[in-house]
Amino acid sequence: MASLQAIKYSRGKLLVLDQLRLPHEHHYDEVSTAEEAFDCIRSMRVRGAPAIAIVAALAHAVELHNGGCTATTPEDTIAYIESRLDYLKESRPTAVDLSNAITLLKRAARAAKIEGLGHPEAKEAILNSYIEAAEKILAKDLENNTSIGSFGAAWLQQQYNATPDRPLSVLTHCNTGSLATSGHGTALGIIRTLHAQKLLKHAYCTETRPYNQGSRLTSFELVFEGIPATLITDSMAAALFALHRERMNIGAVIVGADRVVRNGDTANKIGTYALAVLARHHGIKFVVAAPTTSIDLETESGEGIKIEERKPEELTQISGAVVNDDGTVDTSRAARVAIADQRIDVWNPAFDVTPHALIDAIVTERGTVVKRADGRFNFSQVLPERWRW
Ligand SMILES: CSC[C@H]1O[C@H](OP(=O)(O)O)[C@H](O)[C@@H]1O
Repeated sequence: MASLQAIKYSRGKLLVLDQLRLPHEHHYDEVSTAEEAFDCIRSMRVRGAPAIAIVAALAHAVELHNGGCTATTPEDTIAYIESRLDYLKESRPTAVDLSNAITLLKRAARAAKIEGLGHPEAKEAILNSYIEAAEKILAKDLENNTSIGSFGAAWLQQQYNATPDRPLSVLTHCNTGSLATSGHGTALGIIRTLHAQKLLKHAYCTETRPYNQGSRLTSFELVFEGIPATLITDSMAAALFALHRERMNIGAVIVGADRVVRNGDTANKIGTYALAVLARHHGIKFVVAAPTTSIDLETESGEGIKIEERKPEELTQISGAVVNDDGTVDTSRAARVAIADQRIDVWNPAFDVTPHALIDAIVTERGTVVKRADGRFNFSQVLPERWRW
């Protein structure tokens, strides 16, 4: 049964949809330890900045709930939790949601109400404080996404005076929907909300080479939701804007974010920067959708963002369901094929950085941020001092 739920959780059990098998196969992996979570994230069976943070947080919660911590003293219990979180932080370095969640979870473990360090219930109090904080991350993410959807749709409606009689078309990159979050999505969440409000004419999604989050995941989500959509290759965006901007009323490129830094520079899936340049050239708004968990105020500009590089095989090989001679797809059979000379050198950065100058708006769950007169973003309205990580 097809599902858009990337993560299924109940206390003591975590199931994660294996996105490497999508869209043809729906298989959930049980993830119960930090090691299993690390591999699930590193291999991109689960991906998407918020989903990565949620799986890491909850896998360790399951581990703790099921007796994985053998420490006895409060100090050793906290040390164990912190060591596992530091290990998980290394699974993927660019998206900041994971490190922000780890900061929050460490704080929760240390803030456990301990009557006395020698109190027999001290360890239990620490474990419960961690588990409750991890569960809140899951619950808050869905709330964030529906709020981002509302703010983003309202901003675009206002920018273009969009109505059901004059709806907007938008283009999105990568996958930022239910398969990258706990549900609804960020950039794709805005598209869902525009569609629900009858303000969406058409959605275009890019293939998003080399991992194909767009063709494998976003296409699946858009078809699943019955949203009018067209898949294009990354290289077709320029021609789409040049030839169909007016006719399709393409008003915005809406993308997600892995890390928005203090000046608004944004790291996102490779190919995002090119779309920002094209959008600016064609007078199309470029909108980043990101929960405040994806904002990193410690880093001043995009130059400070570590860009993950991944293995060559993700570009020189591809997997999919077998297509029979009659053209039907046999979803029970998968195959992996080489699509390049395996001896060629490959450069495979998973992300690029879009300068804030090319970004028209950054939509968060606490409101839409636009640049001030000095051309800089200021996030204090959505991330006041007291809410900083
Ligand atoms: C709301 S997902 C944000 C972000 O994460 C994706 O990267 P990946 O698929 O490599 O985890 C993509 O960059 C999305 O825009």
